[in-house]
Amino acid sequence: MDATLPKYTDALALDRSQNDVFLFNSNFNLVRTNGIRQRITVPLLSGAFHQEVQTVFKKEKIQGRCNPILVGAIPFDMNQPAQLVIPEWYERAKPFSCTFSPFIDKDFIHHASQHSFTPNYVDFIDMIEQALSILKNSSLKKVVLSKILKLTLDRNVDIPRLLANIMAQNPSAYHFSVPLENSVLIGASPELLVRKQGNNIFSNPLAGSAKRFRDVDADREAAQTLSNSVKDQYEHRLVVDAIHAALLPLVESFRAQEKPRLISTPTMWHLSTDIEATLPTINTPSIFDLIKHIHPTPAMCGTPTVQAQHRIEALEPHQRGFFSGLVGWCDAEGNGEWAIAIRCAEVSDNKVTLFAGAGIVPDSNPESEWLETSAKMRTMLNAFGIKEDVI
Ligand SMILES: C=C(O[C@@H]1C=C(C(=O)O)C=C[C@H]1O)C(=O)O
Repeated sequence: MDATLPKYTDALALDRSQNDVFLFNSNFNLVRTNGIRQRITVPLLSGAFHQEVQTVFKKEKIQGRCNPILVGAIPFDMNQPAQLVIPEWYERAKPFSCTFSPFIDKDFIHHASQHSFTPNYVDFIDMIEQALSILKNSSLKKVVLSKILKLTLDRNVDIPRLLANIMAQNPSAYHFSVPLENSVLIGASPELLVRKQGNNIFSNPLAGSAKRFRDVDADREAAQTLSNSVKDQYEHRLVVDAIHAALLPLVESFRAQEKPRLISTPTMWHLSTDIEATLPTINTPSIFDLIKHIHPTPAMCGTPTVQAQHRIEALEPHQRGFFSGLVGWCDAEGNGEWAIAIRCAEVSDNKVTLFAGAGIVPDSNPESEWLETSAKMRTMLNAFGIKEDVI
């Protein structure tokens, strides 16, 4: 076992008897919390949400907490209940800086005794073919479709150790571990929906992907092909344009790179755009107002949004729940950071569910989308130490 492992396991092991430890670690912030003082489960799109948030923050302030925070997860469908809490205890600190290490915990290797995809391969291909026919015959431009993988592991998962491996393998990701009702949502997302610091906001949408290779030349070629791919550039453009359109009524200024840049995770290449915007100083929208305007972007849903949402409901055989929703935190001053819940797993004892989606546009190929979604699951499979040939 590597010497850095205990440092990372400490990130979560505040008190192992508690199963409500929350962690969010980015390149900018580390937020850890423990315990639950109050819960907010009102859906974001409910008319009561804003009032509920104001009420809990006010209550906290009356009890002497000058800048309380709210942490948790928001589902893909913002009409569904959120899982937000005002914690008993919290710490905001400098981020944990992690150094890349492929697998730091040799004793952590898990074996999957059972696994099943929903939809399975045949149904997935059929789902994408149906989407391609809809794209041809309607005004839908893009729809993001996903699959889930359910695993039964040979033993219960030690969450702090899993997190330690996630951090070591994906040093520059948004690391998170969020307690849900009967499980933990844990992962290493590469994608930021929004960070708000005072009047400045940042977003970093990704769309357009290619699997990485161990062989350096093959890896470089995959990156080059992605960069030159008209299909992927189009898929990406739809996301940036949608965020621009959604933010325009709320912001004073908006800046986005003209062309996307290539970024890599240890398993994937992506097209990425950095977006910065400035909010007005009077009637400044809250971070939840921003989320309600931007989420779900066409990176998780499609274009036009509502049409894509309906297609996802009709075509996907599974419920997404918190997958492709948001994880993060915000404070009573309106600052906060929310990453997209991808490259993650829901873990309950030895039961694990993984999720991966891919943007479908008219030039998509069903087989390639199956391979791309499988490659995206590698982030979490690697964190469990599950070998290449298992799935
Ligand atoms: C939906 C996922 O990834 C999203 C879809 C991408 C794409 O279609 O190219 C790329 C990055 C993410 O925005 C996922 O990882 O599950």
